[in-house]
Amino acid sequence: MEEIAVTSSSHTYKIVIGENIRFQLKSFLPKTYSSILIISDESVAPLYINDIRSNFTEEQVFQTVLPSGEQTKSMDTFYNVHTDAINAGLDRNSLIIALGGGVVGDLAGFVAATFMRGIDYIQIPTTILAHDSSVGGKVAINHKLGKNLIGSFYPPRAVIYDVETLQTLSAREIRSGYAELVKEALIADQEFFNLLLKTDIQQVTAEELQSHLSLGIKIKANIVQEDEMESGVRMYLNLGHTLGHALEAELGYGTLTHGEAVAIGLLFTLHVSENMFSKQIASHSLIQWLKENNYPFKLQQLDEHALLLKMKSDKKTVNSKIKMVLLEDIGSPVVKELTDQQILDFLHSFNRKLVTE
Ligand SMILES: NC(=O)c1ccc[n+]([C@@H]2O[C@H](COP(=O)([O-])OP(=O)(O)OC[C@H]3O[C@@H](n4cnc5c(N)ncnc54)[C@H](O)[C@@H]3O)[C@@H](O)[C@H]2O)c1
Ligand SMILES: O=C(O)C(=O)C[C@@H](O)[C@H](O)[C@H](O)COP(=O)(O)O
Ligand SMILES: [Zn+2]
Repeated sequence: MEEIAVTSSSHTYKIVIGENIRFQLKSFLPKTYSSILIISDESVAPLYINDIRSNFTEEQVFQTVLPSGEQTKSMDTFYNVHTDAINAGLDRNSLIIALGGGVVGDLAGFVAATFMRGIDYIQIPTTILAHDSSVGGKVAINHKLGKNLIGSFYPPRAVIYDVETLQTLSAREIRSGYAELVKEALIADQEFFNLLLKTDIQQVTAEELQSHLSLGIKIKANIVQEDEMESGVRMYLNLGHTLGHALEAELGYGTLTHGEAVAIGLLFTLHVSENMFSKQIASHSLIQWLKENNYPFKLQQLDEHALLLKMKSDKKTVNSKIKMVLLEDIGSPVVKELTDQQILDFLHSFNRKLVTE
């Protein structure tokens, strides 16, 4: 079992990574609670919700099980979960437990941030991707016009990552989660990037996976501790997301998984960076790896102007000027403002490059 502490502006919380720790939840909670609401989804609940409930024999425990998938991060679901919390009689001393991937984590965290102006919640991530979403306190729902446009910074009281739950993930979700690990490696750690590029992610052992997750989480935790509210270095965690989020919104939420969209966004970032800084960084090796691991990476027939418009709803945009996180090299991210024409030109040349791959 490994523990990593993260200090936020309101409190310090632990990320605990290990096998079977979903059965020891009480030992990781900061206090006792008057009641508990577990929020999960239709794929995760049948697998793990009873394990979570078995930790609480004395408390009143309620549960809300949501449809699986990105469309659940909506205003309607957010409102309905608040209704469930009110009907269950939750009070300011209640706890919300987010049991699931990033969708459940982001939504449940935002409910916790807003219910009675904020109550405690913990994250129990069950996807590889959620090593990222469960840490750092970004909680949100989507708007049709853009990803995560309605949300808050609201750190959890604990993150309990039982890696045993990852054994039931599909090949697609393994792929999706590894995209954010590649992102963290590109931001901060050449050696980690090299290691990932040697990895066949569908054959990874439990030990290797846990070690990759631990490396990724440490990169994320260090950044969010330094810049919780994203006024500086936290923007680096958005590598690949300016295009990634635009693709998710433009194609319709859930068409690509978040990680699939980020993977394309990372390739685009490398394409722009290599052109702007006139050097090879890693686009060739990344494209090979994405192919070997069956990532979808063609932009299809997407309208470049429509993508540009969606890219403008990125939270890094100020005065309608798009800012992208680029790489001067692996481990050396920078934030650069690009003109609309530059974005259109890069989208066009990127599209042409992908067609020949
Ligand atoms: N807050 C942040 O900092 C942050 C960071 C990264 C991503 N995100 C958000 O996270 C979301 C994506 O998260 P995700 O990829 O975990 O998606 P997800 O929550 O939709 O989970 C993916 C799929 O796997 C299923 N699933 C989850 N755990 C499972 C398990 N153990 N076994 C079998 N099936 C399981 C889910 O039901 C779902 O169908 C996006 O909305 C993204 O914007 C947020
Ligand atoms: O934690 C962060 O900061 C990130 O940017 C992590 C991203 O992987 C994540 O997808 C996040 O939700 C994106 O944030 P947003 O502010 O662009 O919505
Ligand atoms: Zn992301």
